[in-house]
Amino acid sequence: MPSPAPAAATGPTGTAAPPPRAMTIAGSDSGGGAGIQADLKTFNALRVFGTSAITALTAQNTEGVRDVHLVPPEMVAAQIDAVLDDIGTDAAKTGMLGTTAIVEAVAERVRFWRQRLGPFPLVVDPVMIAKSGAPLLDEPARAAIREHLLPLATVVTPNRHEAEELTGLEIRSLADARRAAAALHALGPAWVVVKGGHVEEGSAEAVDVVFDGHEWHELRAPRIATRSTHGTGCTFSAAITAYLARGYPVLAALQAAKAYITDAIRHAPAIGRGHGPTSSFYPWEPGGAESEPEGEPPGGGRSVPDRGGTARAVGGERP
Ligand SMILES: Nc1ncnc2c1ncn2[C@@H]1O[C@H](COP(=O)(O)OP(=O)(O)O)[C@@H](O)[C@H]1O
Ligand SMILES: Cc1ncc(COP(=O)(O)O)c(N)n1
Repeated sequence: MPSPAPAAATGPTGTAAPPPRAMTIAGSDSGGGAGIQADLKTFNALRVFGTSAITALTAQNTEGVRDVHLVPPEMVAAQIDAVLDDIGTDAAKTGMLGTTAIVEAVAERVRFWRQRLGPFPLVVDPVMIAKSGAPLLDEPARAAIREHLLPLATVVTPNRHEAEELTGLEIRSLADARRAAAALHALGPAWVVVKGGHVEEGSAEAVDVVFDGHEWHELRAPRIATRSTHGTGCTFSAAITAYLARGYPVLAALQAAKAYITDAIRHAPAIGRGHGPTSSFYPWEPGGAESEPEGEPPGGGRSVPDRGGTARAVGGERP
């Protein structure tokens, strides 16, 4: 039998329809529960093709961070360029960035590639400290996130501590979280989500406060009593990014991501001696697809102009 003709030397090599694409710019967690690893697993579970630019290696497990090795900013930029030049992306997210130089390099490349490719959505998860207590962003880089990255963000997803650091406000209640969300919105992101994992921790629900500059929303879900919360913020922001890549309007992406993270926490596997990871793959477990809406996303899917269309939906770079 003649062997099949070799693939052409140029052009796409696959034959299946291209899936939505999402890129994560974040640190590696050797323990697999947070960072790049959590992001790529989440993209995969939500049927989005994931790409990555690694900002740092961490020697980490469920008990803590043992060591951090930062990637030179030029190498972070080179990874972003290599991916976006060839593969492109339908959405991107940032996680652990480490230093001012890396924050600045990422912001510069996002601005550059948005001009080339069109204004793809960017989710900024302003990671500062690991749950285990290790710093993942140095002190001066907090100002760089405020100055350079927040103005580019379609969605910013600080937890309680990060929202306090970025605004200087103390957050003890949902009312405080709302005040912080308004202050963060003034720094430039189109949408702000102040996550409630660490707000009113004794309450029956984990409530995230959402503000788009005009309207207030809340993402509510039962609070699950568990130690398996390593990487919840990474998984949540990756799910938002995946749903944005699939064309969901922002609020629908936030709601779908909240359902996903809640189920991922609920189905967490027993792994490690410390704060264990969540389950990114529960949609594939028997009966596990309950929070994964099937069919066309709300608003009509990838063709909706909302995906990259309006400044408010995509965010950042105000005139
Ligand atoms: N114990 C929990 N039960 C249910 N949802 C939770 C729990 N802890 C956190 N969440 C949710 O997980 C998401 C990530 O929040 P959070 O843990 O505050 O982020 P981070 O990992 O950045 O500290 C949010 O939607 C939050 O409400
Ligand atoms: C590489 C990397 N990125 C992000 C986090 C935050 O996750 P968590 O707050 O759950 O420790 C982490 N621990 N490691």
